[in-house]
Amino acid sequence: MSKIIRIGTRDSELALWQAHTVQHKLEELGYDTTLIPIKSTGDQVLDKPLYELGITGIFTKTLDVAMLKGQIDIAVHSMKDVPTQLPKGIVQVAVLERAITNDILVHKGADFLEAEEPSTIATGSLRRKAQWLHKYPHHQVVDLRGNVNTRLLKLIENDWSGAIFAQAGLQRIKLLPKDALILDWMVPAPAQGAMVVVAQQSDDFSKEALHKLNHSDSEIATGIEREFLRTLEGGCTAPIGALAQIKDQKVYFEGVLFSLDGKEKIGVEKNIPLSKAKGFGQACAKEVLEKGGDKLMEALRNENSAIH
Ligand SMILES: NCc1[nH]cc(CCC(=O)O)c1CC(=O)O
Repeated sequence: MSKIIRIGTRDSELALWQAHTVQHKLEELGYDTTLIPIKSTGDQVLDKPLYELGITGIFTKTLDVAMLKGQIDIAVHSMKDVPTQLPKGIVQVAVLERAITNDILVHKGADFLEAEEPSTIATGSLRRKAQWLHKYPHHQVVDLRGNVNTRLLKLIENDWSGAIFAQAGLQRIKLLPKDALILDWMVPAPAQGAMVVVAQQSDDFSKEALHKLNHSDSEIATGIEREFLRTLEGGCTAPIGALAQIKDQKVYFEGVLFSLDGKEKIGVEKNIPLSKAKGFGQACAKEVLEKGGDKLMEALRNENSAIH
């Protein structure tokens, strides 16, 4: 019996590139597929309130709803945008081999980094803002929202010195400027640079197809980072960075938690044999909580509820 796998995706250039990549891989394996781009705005009516289903991620919600309504079979996401708790009935099936994980600065001349005068950097990410201010306390960070293309345009239109992006995202849509500066000191978002494919728990056909796309080391590394995030109860907008790297049967982990102004930093750096990786993300998070991270998280939750 042949069945067409309907691949749901957001309709930004980056999301479409990612969905096409999954589509090609499935077609190479002999599966028939079709791409269903879905606008991530607009209200969708369900018989149950969204919070009852555990749907929270602003980027992933629309696709979750489409899947639960039976309009798509699988969905492709940037893994860092996916809440650590998936909605009921939806499961993670494949993590593709991860791309480069780091953040980069797109700038208009990097001399300002050495200068003592204040400069302005743009980012919509609290994690990037806190880490930037930690390193450059005399700079100012302004908010920047929108998809990658929109953010690059806004950088050109404004007199900011630079804006921060995930290198993987810019590379995928071939918009990475040659002179962009790699921020090797900045700890990336949990699962940055990784793509994940989800399906319905009950959909054995799609799950079997997707299992073949899973890259084990990438699944383990992103799993540790997301477990670290989940244990801190950080959600996708907290100033939390985490990176697990697997080399020679060992996992090297770095996790950080910052205050919003970047002044406070609580970090952990550890390694462990790959065979003992289970529970490692949680153990690292507990260490951060014990070092004062619990108080910092509480302060963040209070500040955040004041903002929203
Ligand atoms: N939050 C938006 C987002 N989600 C995934 C990526 C890039 C690709 C990736 O990190 O996997 C981006 C853009 C960015 O952070 O600059």
